[in-house]
Amino acid sequence: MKSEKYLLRSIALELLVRIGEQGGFSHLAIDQMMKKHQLEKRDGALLTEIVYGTLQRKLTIEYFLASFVDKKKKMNNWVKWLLYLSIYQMHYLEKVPDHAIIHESVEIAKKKGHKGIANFVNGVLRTVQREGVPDFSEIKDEVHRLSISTSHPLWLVKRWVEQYGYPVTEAMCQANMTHKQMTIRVQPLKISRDELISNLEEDGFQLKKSQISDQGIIIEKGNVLKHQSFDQNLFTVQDESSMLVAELMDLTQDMVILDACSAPGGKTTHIAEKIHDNGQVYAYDLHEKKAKLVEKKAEQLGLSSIITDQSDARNLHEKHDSNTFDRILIDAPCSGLGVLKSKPDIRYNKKEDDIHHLAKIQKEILDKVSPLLKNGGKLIYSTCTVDKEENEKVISYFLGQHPEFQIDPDFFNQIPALLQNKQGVSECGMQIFPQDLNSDGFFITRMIKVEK
Ligand SMILES: C[S@@+](CC[C@H](N)C(=O)[O-])C[C@H]1O[C@@H](n2cnc3c(N)ncnc32)[C@H](O)[C@@H]1O
Repeated sequence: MKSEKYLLRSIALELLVRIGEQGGFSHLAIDQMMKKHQLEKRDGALLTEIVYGTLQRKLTIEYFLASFVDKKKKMNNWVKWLLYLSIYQMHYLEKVPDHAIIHESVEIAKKKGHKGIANFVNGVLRTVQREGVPDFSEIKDEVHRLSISTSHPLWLVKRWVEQYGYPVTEAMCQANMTHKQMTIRVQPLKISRDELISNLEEDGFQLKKSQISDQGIIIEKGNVLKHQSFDQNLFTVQDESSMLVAELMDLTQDMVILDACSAPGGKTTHIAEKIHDNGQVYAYDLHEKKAKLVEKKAEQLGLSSIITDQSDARNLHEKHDSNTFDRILIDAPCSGLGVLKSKPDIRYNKKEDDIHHLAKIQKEILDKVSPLLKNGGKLIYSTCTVDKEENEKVISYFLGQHPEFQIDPDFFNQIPALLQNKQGVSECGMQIFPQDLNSDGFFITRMIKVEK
């Protein structure tokens, strides 16, 4: 009879092969698999750990494996992933003894393949067990070593070192290998932060107030998604860096605001909360389905100032006149290199060409949307990526093309104290690195339109 752990590893393998081919690591995919196979909660935690950890450390494990398997050896994709997930558990997880991992991996290989594959898997894993994995000090070049030891592609590490220098890059790569803290944003029109904190504390949660947003709460212990306040939509889950965007929009009630790339609506709803639901927030997204997500989120949080529709941001001049909005947010489509803690597979799927392509779209969106801002109005540009081509260079380009805009000098005074002296602050705005707050990497800037 097969053990529960055998089933768990088979499911982990199925997920890894799928994510390896198609990308898109998500807790949702793991939850669906858990439901399908009726797994218990503690098995779900181990499943997540194996899938997430193996993906996160893929390049490191590939490097380990290269010492034990001839480069020319042809392997089925699933055999490769089976070896990766086994080595991940043997090297990084202490809970399960090596012999049990090897035994079950060999069983899976037998069932999915044949005896020859099972013998091969057995041979490789027993050698790993006997000899241990190679040391990173064998890699002489420090950039290459950082790439392998923290499982980031070499092109990306080289690019970051060129842009930000080695120490910042090293801290960023290390930070990307840590677990992200969970943060939530209170819906202040329904409950105050203090009241929600005291309710949660009474139920055994450990929490801290965010210093980034007065609506933010850092969850140190406990699963808030299982708490009744989540079902009551008293809060929404949001990263602290992401919360900072609306915080830095200099919002007041009765404003007319455009959120040009809004789905799934984290920032749109935050904006509506900050203006006390008094005013109008026009929220668009390129994809109809995604625009509907914003509508749903607004409904859940009980916010009526949000008007959603589908549109390419570059065509919004067909729907709105020039000089219409007090504030415009462009939370641009980007390479997502700031969110590697929660989406470990992004780093392997993104290419440098994607960055060039995205920077072109970001510039087009800024060019086309900016005339819709009123004189004296403020234009906020943000991305969840760490790359100068999509951030500082996009802004320099835009300011060069649009002399009627300048960086809002007040922006820098409003940056929270925690981030004031960080390396990412430049004349173009603020790059938050993932190591700065234990949050996502983000770029945020604010420009003001002055009459010329
Ligand atoms: C970074 S996400 C926005 C996240 C959102 N602001 C939030 O806080 O939940 C970028 C969004 O831009 C949308 N998008 C991509 N290209 C677009 C375009 N040309 N016009 C409008 N939206 C676009 C994507 O579908 C995606 O939902």
